[in-house]
Amino acid sequence: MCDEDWDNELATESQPPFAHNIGKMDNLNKEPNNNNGEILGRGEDVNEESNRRDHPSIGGFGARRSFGTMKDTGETINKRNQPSTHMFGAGRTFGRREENNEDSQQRNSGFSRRGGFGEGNVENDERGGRGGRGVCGGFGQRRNAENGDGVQTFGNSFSSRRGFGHQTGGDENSRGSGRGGRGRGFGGRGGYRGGDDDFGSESERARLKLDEDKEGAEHTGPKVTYVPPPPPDTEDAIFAHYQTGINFDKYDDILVDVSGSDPPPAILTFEEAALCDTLNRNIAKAGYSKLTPVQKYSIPIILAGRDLMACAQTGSGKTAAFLLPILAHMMREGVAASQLKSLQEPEAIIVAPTRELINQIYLEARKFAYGTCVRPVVVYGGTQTGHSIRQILYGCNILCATPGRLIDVISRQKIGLSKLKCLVLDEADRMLDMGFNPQMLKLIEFPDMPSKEKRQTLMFSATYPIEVQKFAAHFLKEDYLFVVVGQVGGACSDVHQTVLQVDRYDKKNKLVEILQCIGNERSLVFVDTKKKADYIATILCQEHISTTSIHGDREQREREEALGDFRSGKCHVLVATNVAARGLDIENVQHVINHDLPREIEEYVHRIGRTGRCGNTGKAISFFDSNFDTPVARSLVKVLSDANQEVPAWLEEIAFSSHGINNYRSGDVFASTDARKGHSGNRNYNTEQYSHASVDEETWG
Ligand SMILES: Nc1ncnc2c1ncn2[C@@H]1O[C@H](COP(=O)(O)OP(=O)(O)OP(=O)(O)O)[C@@H](O)[C@H]1O
Repeated sequence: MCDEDWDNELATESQPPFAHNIGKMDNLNKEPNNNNGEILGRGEDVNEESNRRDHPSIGGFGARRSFGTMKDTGETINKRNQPSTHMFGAGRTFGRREENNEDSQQRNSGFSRRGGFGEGNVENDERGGRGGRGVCGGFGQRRNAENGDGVQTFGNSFSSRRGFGHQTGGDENSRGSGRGGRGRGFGGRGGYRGGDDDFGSESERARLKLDEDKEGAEHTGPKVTYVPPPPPDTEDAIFAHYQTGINFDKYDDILVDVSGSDPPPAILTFEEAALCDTLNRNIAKAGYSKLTPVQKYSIPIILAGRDLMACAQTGSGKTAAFLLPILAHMMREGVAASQLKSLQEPEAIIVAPTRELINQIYLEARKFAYGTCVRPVVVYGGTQTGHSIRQILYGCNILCATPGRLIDVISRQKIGLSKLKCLVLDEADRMLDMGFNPQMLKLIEFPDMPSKEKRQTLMFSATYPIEVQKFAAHFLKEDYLFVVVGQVGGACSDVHQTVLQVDRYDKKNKLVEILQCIGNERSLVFVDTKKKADYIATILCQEHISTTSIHGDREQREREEALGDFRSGKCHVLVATNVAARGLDIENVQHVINHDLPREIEEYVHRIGRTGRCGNTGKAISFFDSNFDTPVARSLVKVLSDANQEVPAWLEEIAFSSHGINNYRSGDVFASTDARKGHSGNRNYNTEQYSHASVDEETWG
């Protein structure tokens, strides 16, 4: 399985020979930061004001000049005001755009007014996909940079893998097909010029810029230019949260197993963790009053400096279980406050498999670090490398990254590992499966990466196939602790699961029927391929169900807009591939529908875990086509029955027929506990033997 982050990050982010243009733009992009770089000792309670300064990404991306402003015209489709729904009709991409209304100006404040949409009428543009549908993400024809006039000139179309007529989002550069003048390369989107007078000498800035130029010139290939908008930085936005559900207290009834030698005792309350005042305040503002089981056990283990592999059901608070003790350590030991340096040396690195997930983790880190001098930074694929580098160079105590971008910034010597104390693998089984293990191995083999004996390594997931557990030994100290809340790989018991036998040709109608019946409740529909995601989204839009889609062939801007529209309720249906299966914490997702079942039962567990989170209830409906899904039948029966769900007789029959049994991947899903206890035998494990891999069509990142 190839990793999309890698595809995009390492193949498409390198810069073309005309990188001097990029340098010019980058020169506009310096961030303000008033921090003078002093060390603030024991990291306690720096006031809010300075915290904001230390977080340029919190609303702080420069002094907000706009370049290449787009004019408003009657023909404009203002994407900012449009949910990323799938549009129909002529398949025309609309060009010029001006965001005159307050809302859109607000959203763009301090950020690019995005030029460069051009006026490409895709009907006349060879780069369009198959004729006439004008469908969102339509049918996946790639735009080809070579065909675009204006594109080569400015070097900025870059394999936008989009069908035509897609009305969602839009890469300012790749979309602006014909009229280079408006999108005018990088200037067209400009607008990050920071008021950088406050810190960093002219020569230091010049040196950093030269660094970027040089690095750019050393890489060839198309370049990703998307710069994600900074997240809202009001206290309300930072601490926005949803309510725990009626079953939150029932978490306490779940059995917890801790294996490994000499584990510290669990804590029962936040007070017992003896966190500093700022952290306690942030925890309260986040609406946390009670620990979840994974937090009760993991926090003291991490505070004691032990390595940990933790397994707990989806939506049960694993993110805070590692973030809080990491921050507590930093506050106790003191961290270096943000300082402009071309090489930053974070104390903690968190990796996660998808861009949206790592961004979410970053927002959680930002929330808990609020009011401290700890500066979390996020970098991920599909965004401009220069932007990632700038985020880093203004200070980085906790780096949240997707694997590809992480390796990239380390290789570019923007991130040094010598001060690294803690490495976290979220969705650890995914991070260690065949798709990512080369990158993870590369990460731990960087010369300045502290050995596993010298760093703390933490792994979190809801699923841990036994093979993955064994592979994890490469990363963990021998005496690591393994915490299992409930059963390894178990589905969240707050999700009501239904499996329907549906032939592939009937799936479409059944889906429409169900969604029409559901009405406006927020629903996540999983399909097995990227093209199908767009196809199904189109069908649903035709049925007047407001739908958007997320998958690996969409540009990052589109992915983020789709997610934003789903979160905000502009679209109440999101059609997704496995790229949205893990980790995403979206309020009030009431239904998950598996239009296509995944090949691996772990992905099923993660997918349905997008609903029923944090003690809330949810529903999952899965279409089972016996021509395709028989291999997963037995695992499915096991997951259903372990979660006390009804198992249809027909499914049981299929599962225990010879076909079902033959395809059952025994032993790797339902480890009831620690692989060190001898489950599936005690075979020695090495990388060559390792074969657990995702086989879904979607690539990651
Ligand atoms: N102690 C707590 N009290 C209240 N809410 C909490 C608590 N811990 C976590 N939450 C909230 O519960 C939700 C789910 O948490 P989180 O995303 O960390 O779950 P997870 O276990 O990592 O899920 P997944 O396996 O899907 O990644 C989040 O909105 C989070 O803010």
